[in-house]
Amino acid sequence: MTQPTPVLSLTNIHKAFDGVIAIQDFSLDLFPGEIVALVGDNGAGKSTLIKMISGVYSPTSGTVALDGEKVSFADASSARNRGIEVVYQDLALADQQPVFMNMFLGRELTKPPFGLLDKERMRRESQALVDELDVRIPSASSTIRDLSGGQRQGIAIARATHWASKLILLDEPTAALGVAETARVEQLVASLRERNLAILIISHSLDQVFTLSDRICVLRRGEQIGIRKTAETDKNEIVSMITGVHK
Ligand SMILES: Nc1ncnc2c1ncn2[C@@H]1O[C@H](COP(=O)(O)OP(=O)(O)OP(=O)(O)O)[C@@H](O)[C@H]1O
Repeated sequence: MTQPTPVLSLTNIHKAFDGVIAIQDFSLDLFPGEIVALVGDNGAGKSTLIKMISGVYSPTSGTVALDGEKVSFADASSARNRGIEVVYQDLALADQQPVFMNMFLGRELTKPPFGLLDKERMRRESQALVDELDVRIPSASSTIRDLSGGQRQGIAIARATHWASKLILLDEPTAALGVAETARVEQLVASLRERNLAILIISHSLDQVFTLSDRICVLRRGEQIGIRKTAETDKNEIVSMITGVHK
């Protein structure tokens, strides 16, 4: 069977901050429709890696390719324009605004001839999206501050899904959520596979990693320890890879 072209290829990526190595010699291919978990202890380099993929940092050396074409993002909006969306822990939602304005934050729809906001269309499209993804909120007109943590996370992921054509990066998407809300968000993330997006998820929860991912990539102090197919490994092996301690 021939492999499809990876959506994203990272090859021999290095990143140093003032001579301090944060990531060394990291390589990973991400394919459409798969969920890859990035795991490692605090300071392992996970956030640095996400920031290099999303255009916040440039690698010190190494290449980033999208659909086989080498790219170099000047900033986060250049990465967004190429179909890469990030959902950060702090969600970056405007609390006082309705869901539909958040869905289009910074990319608002306007209507001719005066370029006024097309609130009705944004509301309609947002409602269709939350319905389709089964994000359970009262309505697309609800104000963000009136929603629960899980509902907000659902909105942040729905927004990323709306705009991402290739890749969604999720940084600890359930860190602040309770058990039931976590399960709901995990269902939502799992459903994104069907949209043929590639998903890279940072999570400290190995339960979550084993529930959601197809492959697991382990980092330790900036070094890529290995990549495993989730179905072919277990928690003991992953913990050993994370800590460097073999039982
Ligand atoms: N802007 C920066 N300037 C200098 N050093 C940095 C910077 N960002 C990260 N580092 C260093 O790079 C290394 C990796 O940090 P990073 O935040 O990527 O790890 P992480 O795996 O995301 O950790 P955590 O799970 O705690 O968020 C650390 O040693 C950190 O101190």
